[in-house]
Amino acid sequence: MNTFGRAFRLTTFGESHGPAVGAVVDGCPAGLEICEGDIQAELDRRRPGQGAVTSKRSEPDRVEILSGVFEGKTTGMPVAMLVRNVDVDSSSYEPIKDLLRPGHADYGYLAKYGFRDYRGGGRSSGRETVGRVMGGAIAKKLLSRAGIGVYAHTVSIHDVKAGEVTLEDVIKNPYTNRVRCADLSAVRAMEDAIMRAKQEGDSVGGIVEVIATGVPAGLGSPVFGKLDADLAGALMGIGAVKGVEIGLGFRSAELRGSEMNDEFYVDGEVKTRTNRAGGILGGISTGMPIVCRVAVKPTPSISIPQRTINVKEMKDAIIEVKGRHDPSIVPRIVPVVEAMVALVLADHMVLSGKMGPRL
Ligand SMILES: Cc1cc2nc3c(=O)[nH]c(=O)nc-3n(C[C@H](O)[C@H](O)[C@H](O)COP(=O)(O)O)c2cc1C
Ligand SMILES: C=C(O[C@@H]1CC(C(=O)O)=C[C@@H](OP(=O)(O)O)[C@H]1O)C(=O)O
Repeated sequence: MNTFGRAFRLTTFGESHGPAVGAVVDGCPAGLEICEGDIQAELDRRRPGQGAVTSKRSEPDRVEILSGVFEGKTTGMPVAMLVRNVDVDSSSYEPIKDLLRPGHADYGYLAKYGFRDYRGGGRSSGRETVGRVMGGAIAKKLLSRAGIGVYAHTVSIHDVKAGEVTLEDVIKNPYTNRVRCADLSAVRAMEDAIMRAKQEGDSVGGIVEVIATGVPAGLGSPVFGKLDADLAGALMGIGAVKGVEIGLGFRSAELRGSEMNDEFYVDGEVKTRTNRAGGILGGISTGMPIVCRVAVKPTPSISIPQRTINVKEMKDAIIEVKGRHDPSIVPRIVPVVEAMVALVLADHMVLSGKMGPRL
């Protein structure tokens, strides 16, 4: 499946080592002011080649809007966006084209399709997230019209944990450092953890949290199409995400009901005194901030020798993955996590009729 969403739909296309990657957004209401600069700002947060903690591949990721925008506003027609790949180098993939990279998508693709684009992982490359971020940029702009904001930040990298941060810290600080951590005192230790792994030819993972503010109560469905189920699917659908929790998530299993339930009160509107549920009950938003966390695994492509197989000769082999890889996917994934949450919320806003065919 290359299409996501039911009412606000995103289709992405393109391979990491092909000529371009792109996206088509269908179902965006007409009249939304949007320009290439809005999309570029989000792409600039995602692109590789920004310092030692990310892949050295140097992509400017310049967006061209091809359709669906006229005189600075969406027309209600499909918005097609293109980014050309300019720093493609497949040389490090040639020697391993018949070897399966442990932890990457190589074997799954081969088992399903019978052959695969071995150059940079093709569609399984993290580069595919360019399309998600372009779609997410439009979703974010649409949501801002309804007073909804989406903010992600790094909670931990490997064994280095950020301290407690406030929502204001997250809104203010997430992009002032390369690891995108709102606890600025933890940034150096997080970068060091990534650099230590990189120097040893290894990689590290971590946890990213995303918060959506201003989401009205009543988004989502009670049985199928639950908002929490859609968010979990969207976040789990990002490469390298191995766990998703909403509110206290897995930590809720250790609590009693009295420790988990959020008590209600009235403050002009219905609110809860705590937000352990993460802003969703019964599949429907409560009006409290929506809070999700994702567990990001360590980057699979590492240069430490590993045992694998040569699928052409069907015999054992040793692989050392060279090339330009992220020593940690965590700093790269923060804008992608925001994009996926924005896409789900925009989809539900349009689905629920809170946003019509025109603004
Ligand atoms: C933004 C982003 C950047 C990534 N960078 C790399 C990378 O440099 N090298 C790598 O091996 N995997 C990288 N990945 C992870 C792989 O794409 C992913 O692990 C692979 O597709 C297998 O999917 P799975 O881990 O979800 O099973 C990245 C993922 C994302 C989302
Ligand atoms: C190019 C990007 O990230 C890439 C994600 C990736 C992977 O295997 O997922 C492998 C590396 O690239 P290549 O395909 O050239 O080996 C990363 O640089 C990007 O995010 O724009």
